[in-house]
Amino acid sequence: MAPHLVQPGWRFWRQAACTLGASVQHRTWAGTPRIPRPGSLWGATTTSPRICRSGSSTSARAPEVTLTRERYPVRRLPFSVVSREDLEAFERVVPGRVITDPEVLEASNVDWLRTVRGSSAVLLRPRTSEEVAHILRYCHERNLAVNPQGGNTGMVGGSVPVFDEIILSTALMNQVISFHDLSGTLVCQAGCVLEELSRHVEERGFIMPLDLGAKGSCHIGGNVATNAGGLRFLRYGSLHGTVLGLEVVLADGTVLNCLSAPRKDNTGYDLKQLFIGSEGTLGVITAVSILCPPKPRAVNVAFLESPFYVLIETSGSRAGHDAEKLNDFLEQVLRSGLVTDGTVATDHMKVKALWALRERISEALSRDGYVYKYDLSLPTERLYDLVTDLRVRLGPQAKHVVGYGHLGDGNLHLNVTSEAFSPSVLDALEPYVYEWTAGQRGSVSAEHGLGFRKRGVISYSKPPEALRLMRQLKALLDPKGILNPYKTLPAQA
Ligand SMILES: O=C(O)CC[C@@H](O)C(=O)O
Ligand SMILES: [Zn+2]
Repeated sequence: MAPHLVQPGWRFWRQAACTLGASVQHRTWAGTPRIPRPGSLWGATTTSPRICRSGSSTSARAPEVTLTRERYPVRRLPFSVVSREDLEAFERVVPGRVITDPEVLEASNVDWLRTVRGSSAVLLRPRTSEEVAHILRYCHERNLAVNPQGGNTGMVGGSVPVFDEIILSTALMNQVISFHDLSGTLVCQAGCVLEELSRHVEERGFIMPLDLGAKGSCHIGGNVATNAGGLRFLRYGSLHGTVLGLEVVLADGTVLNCLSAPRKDNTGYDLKQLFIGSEGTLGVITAVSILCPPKPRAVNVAFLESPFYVLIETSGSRAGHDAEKLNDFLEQVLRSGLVTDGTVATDHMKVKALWALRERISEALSRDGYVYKYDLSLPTERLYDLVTDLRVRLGPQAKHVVGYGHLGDGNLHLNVTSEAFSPSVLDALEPYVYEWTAGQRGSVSAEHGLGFRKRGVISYSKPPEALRLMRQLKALLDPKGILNPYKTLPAQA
């Protein structure tokens, strides 16, 4: 039964918390959001979604994913093709960790959304940055293209090959190097899974500065390489602020060790920033030093209802004080009529259950068939206009047009679903969505990066001068273009 508020008061809201899950699944988010408060905003689909785990999916019943080179107009660049001698050379560098088994490779060639598919014939699993350096030095000399891969949970086809690039997996680079329990500085290898790092630092009284729905699979190196935003962005800021140092292996095998970074370091250009968000096109991140905030002693999650659903998390150090402030806010929004119903949770399991509903929207939508995904920064007051506009524009062509995201960050996740990929739905969406966003001076990729699928739209958000400088940087750091080719920057004519 859905919780109903007959009178304001957070005690009542707390009691209602456990009934919430059932109450949200059959509502549609519609109208303009009216609560410009910190937190994450989301809309439920009109169907009851079944949930699967994130990460690579290789369901036996799932239809074959079309090869990227067949679906998209993309030409293979003149890289060498992996030979028997190359495999033997790799075997000497990472013995027993050169994978050529087609079944194992299948999961690494396809993105978890099952929208793009490469045809790599080899996957390498180094354990150390020295091994990565050896591999890259060799590939650089041989002109072999390399696709760095973390947890393969990206949204824009950046983590899988387009053609036959060698997949360089960070899966075995999963060691915590150190944790300083006074400063909260964590140093770890790039392949550590975010959820495991969270557990590690929480046991020591800290939390990771980022949290994502894909935390059970994504690697910290991939998070940094894509400058992942996620659910704590509003509170703790971007990885450009929380990453203190990086170790990166450059395309020619040079190891750039900028890992041991003190909190303040103003010596020259801040090189690590170049690699944060570069999607593996400028270097392979092999280790990360990151600042973890102290674990908050009091966490409250409020979930307010209809016609929009808003999840607000507060975290602080004094439970009584925080509850009082939240209660004041809730009374105010109820009195003003902005909010009609809701619930508050403080219990850890209930907090987790509420967040799980928000975190799993993406996976739930993928059950519809094909999902056209847009990750837009827009002025908060216009955040939902595009959703209502597209419902009219697409009509019955779309199964669902859903808007959710991170309201406090001005970040809309616009997801349009159809039974299967349809060029006519795509034509109705693009370039319309990008032009609309550029018209608002927004960003066509707020937090997911450009990868393969969005690289052609960078110009909607960046001027030609910026793009030229990016190309120059790429040429400087990776003159042969072997690192994650066909990603981030548009193809050159
Ligand atoms: O699937 C999406 O479009 C968004 C995924 C993720 O960034 C989220 O906020 O849930
Ligand atoms: Zn998001």
